[in-house]
Amino acid sequence: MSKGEFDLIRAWTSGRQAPSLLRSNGVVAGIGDDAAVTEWTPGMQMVVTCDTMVEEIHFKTITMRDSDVGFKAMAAAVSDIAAMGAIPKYALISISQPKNAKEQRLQGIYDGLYECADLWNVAVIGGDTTSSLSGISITVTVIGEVENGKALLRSAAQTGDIVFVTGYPGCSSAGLDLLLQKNTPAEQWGGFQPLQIPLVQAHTRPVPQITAGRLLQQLGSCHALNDVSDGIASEAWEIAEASGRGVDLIEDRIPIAAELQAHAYSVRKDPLDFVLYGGEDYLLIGTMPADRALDAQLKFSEAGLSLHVIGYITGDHNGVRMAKSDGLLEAVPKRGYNHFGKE
Ligand SMILES: Nc1ncnc2c1ncn2[C@@H]1O[C@H](COP(=O)(O)OP(=O)(O)O)[C@@H](O)[C@H]1O
Ligand SMILES: Cc1ncc(C[n+]2csc(CCOP(=O)(O)OP(=O)(O)O)c2C)c(N)n1
Ligand SMILES: [Mg+2]
Ligand SMILES: [Mg+2]
Ligand SMILES: [Mg+2]
Repeated sequence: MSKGEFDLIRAWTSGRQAPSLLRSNGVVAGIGDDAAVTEWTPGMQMVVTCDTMVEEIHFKTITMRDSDVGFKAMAAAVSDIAAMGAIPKYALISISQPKNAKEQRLQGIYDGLYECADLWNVAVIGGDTTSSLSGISITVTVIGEVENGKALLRSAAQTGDIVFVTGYPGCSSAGLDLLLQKNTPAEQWGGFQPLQIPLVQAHTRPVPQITAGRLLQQLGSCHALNDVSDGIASEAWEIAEASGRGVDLIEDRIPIAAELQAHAYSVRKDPLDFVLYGGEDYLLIGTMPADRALDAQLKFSEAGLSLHVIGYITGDHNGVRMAKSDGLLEAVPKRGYNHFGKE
């Protein structure tokens, strides 16, 4: 590595965002001082989150191009702000990279980070850079805001609520399956069938559900909300446990994308395995009173978004069950992506 730390940071970040974006977000001092300084909005509360992506765990050169890695690192962190019904405003990016990392890789990662940040009006205001023994690791911290007392918590589900999801879950992990099957560097992919491309895109370029999260917050009817990073089963369990209620999912109501159906058929798996235990969809799963669902669906469709009712909240138990097509009620195991478990 020929350049020093400060030259690198300057090369990755300088002049990357429009001064108007920084100004409209109230950035007083951004990258370059000991810490960033920003204005604050009266009547709003701060919402803060961070997520990390580690080479070989969250991405490999055969699954994602460098710009995809950056885009997804920002999208995954912003997704947790969406899951609170909040507006993302600022991001800080911490990078660890091996001493011999190719400069071009980090440039690509920053291209993706800024592409996503610009799409969602997030001002990048700082970060940290260190060396690592092996592999690249990226942590994105996002700071946002929400109207006082109006954050949407996963503990707020009520008996009699329906459970919804804001899109077609399971596609990201089916895309990962395809990319791992291909086993060639991501730069040289090509050759995916038309039905496979949306799955690969769901994995490499997830769309954070900020618009959906804000709409849900503004409707005033949404109770619990969570984003889907570890699979529907895991997120439903989190809502059930935090709310002290049961989640009953209805198999026939779970939206299965045609592309997912086709992939599951070709690998002889149940598409529900991808939906329940796959993860990295970054959709929103939440609850609202049953009699508010139709209005919410209308508002979503007016905004070009989708809201699928997939189950309901019950006071009868404390876990997650699935009403199968044949009428049987089955327990859904608390399984999903687990960094330290066997699954
Ligand atoms: N190392 C840590 N130290 C303190 N809090 C943590 C740590 N890791 C995760 N958390 C907190 O635990 C909660 C769950 O984390 P996580 O499962 O990563 O959330 P999500 O899936 O929404 O990204 C969050 O409130 C997060 O801030
Ligand atoms: C090469 C590779 N193998 C496996 C996966 C699958 N995977 C890695 S982490 C993860 C779960 C989501 O990540 P996590 O850090 O748990 O996100 P959080 O819940 O904190 O938002 C999944 C499904 C992947 N993306 N890439
Ligand atoms: Mg996390
Ligand atoms: Mg989350
Ligand atoms: Mg997360």
